[in-house]
Amino acid sequence: MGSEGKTKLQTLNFNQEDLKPGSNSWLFARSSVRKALEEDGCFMVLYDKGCYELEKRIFSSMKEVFDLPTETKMRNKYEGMPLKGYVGQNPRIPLHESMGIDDGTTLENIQAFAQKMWPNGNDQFCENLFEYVKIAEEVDQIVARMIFESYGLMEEHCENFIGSTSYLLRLLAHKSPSKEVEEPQLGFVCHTDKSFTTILHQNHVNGLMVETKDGDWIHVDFPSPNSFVVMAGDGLMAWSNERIKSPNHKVVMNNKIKKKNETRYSLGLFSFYKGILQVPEKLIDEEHPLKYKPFDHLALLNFGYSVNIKHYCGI
Ligand SMILES: O=C(O)CCC(=O)C(=O)O
Ligand SMILES: [Fe+2]
Repeated sequence: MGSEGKTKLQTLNFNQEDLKPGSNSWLFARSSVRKALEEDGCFMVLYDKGCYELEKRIFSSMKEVFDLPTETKMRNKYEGMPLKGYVGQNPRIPLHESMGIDDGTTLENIQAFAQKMWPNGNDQFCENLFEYVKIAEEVDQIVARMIFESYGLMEEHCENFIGSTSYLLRLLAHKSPSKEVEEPQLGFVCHTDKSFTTILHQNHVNGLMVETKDGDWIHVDFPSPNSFVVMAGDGLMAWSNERIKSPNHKVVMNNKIKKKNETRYSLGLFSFYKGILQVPEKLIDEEHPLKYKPFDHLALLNFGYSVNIKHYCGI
């Protein structure tokens, strides 16, 4: 802690038109990705692809779905996938609501979700969500390629990884505390993600806080509609043999600053490797002795937030 502690996430720019593998801007961004992940486990990325134009549509769709009656939202059931079911009306985190879409980067699964919410479907919702999720998936895959390359891993290794990735899309809403409440209120409990990486995006209402290695808490400000947070999950922490740590984070809603009753809508795209993840040989050396046994990444989801990945597959 202390005055010299970090107050901002590192911001990287993926907007250059020439961000093609092998170009100078790619190599520069690649080393920045590795550095930011090793230092903070998290960074902000600016990625232009259509987001300005999409922004209004995506968050009007988010409002539309969360404005549905609770019974309707509860039709999105857990079905064995812990991040999928509807969460809401929980007295411990009364401001929080969320629901997930398994394999949420496919139009088919987005449509199946919409069918549950609106029996006659909702084409506009599906179009907006699908357009958004493809952009987030692109960001995730650029990051994955950069991580693999920056550790000197062969392209086949990375392509195999990306080909076996499954994405869980989670839609979240955090209400603002009522006007009488002066103190900031917990929107979502402190945790680390179980994913390999998570891509987060939100509307203009801030609330995300990320803990640094020094124990400082950063209030994350998403500066523009084209900003995304990239966060390392426990899967990446174990796979990288702890070169990268998954940071603690939480959502805290505060009325004091804006005094407006605005809901914070956010979208989390969580990547999971469908299979056994193991630390690549290249990432094991004297300085970094093997810390994790090979593990079934998706099965990690069956453990609650209270279970540390070390208990699951730590050595
Ligand atoms: O709403 C957010 O920005 C963060 C949500 C989150 O941390 C999660 O769903 O794991
Ligand atoms: Fe999270």
